[in-house]
Amino acid sequence: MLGLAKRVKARFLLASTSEVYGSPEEHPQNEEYWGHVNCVGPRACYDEGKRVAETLTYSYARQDNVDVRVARIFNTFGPRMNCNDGRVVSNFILQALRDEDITIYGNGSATRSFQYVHDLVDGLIALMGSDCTEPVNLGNPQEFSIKEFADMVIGLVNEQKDQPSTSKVMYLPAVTDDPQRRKPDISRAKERLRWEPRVSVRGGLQETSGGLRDYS
Ligand SMILES: O=c1ccn([C@@H]2O[C@H](COP(=O)(O)OP(=O)(O)O[C@H]3OC[C@@H](O)[C@H](O)[C@H]3O)[C@@H](O)[C@H]2O)c(=O)[nH]1
Repeated sequence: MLGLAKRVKARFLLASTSEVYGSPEEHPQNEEYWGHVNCVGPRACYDEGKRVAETLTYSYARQDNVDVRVARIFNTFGPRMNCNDGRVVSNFILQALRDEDITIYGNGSATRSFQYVHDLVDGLIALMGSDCTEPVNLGNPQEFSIKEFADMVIGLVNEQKDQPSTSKVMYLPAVTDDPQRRKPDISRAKERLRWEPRVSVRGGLQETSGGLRDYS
């Protein structure tokens, strides 16, 4: 793709990820942070794959003047997301809708920041229209522990169901190398793109769980 962008002189967008920060030792994470990744761990293929994608992108930018934009995308959700993607948002909503146990990996103290898909799309459009060639975090800085998030999802689903959900929280073994904290510093996006998230996590979850009802 980078070779193609070079040939046709296209602006190139890399959809990178917060995973490039690995299990961060700095909090929140800004774009200057180099990350903390176990290169031989079970998550390494994804983390290192995305990191080398960034490396190649900036190599083409330096050597061949390819016009690049790099978005580091934090956990994103929204209507019509794949209900089987295994991520926490779809898992918890479906489990609550189906009265199944809510599966928390570890003790529920790990944190994540969730962004609604419309905000992400606005951010990507703003990035592509900007002169910002450095990596930019796109995420919602509102941070939840996974236990807090489980409680919020159960509460929201209960508002939508005829009968309250009977789901209980079940604690399963922690996932190896699961990052314990993750929250974007979005100063650069605010300053350079004039962008920040507008949809609350709660509002976005209401839209998403409405859509996932068809799969319950
Ligand atoms: O059923 C579940 C699913 C997940 N989790 C936990 O919830 C947290 C979030 O896990 P997710 O699988 O949703 O995803 P992550 O936040 O780790 O990464 C995600 O967001 C950033 C993107 O760049 C990645 O591509 C995406 O996988 C983790 O601590 C995970 O262990 C549960 O406790 N239970």
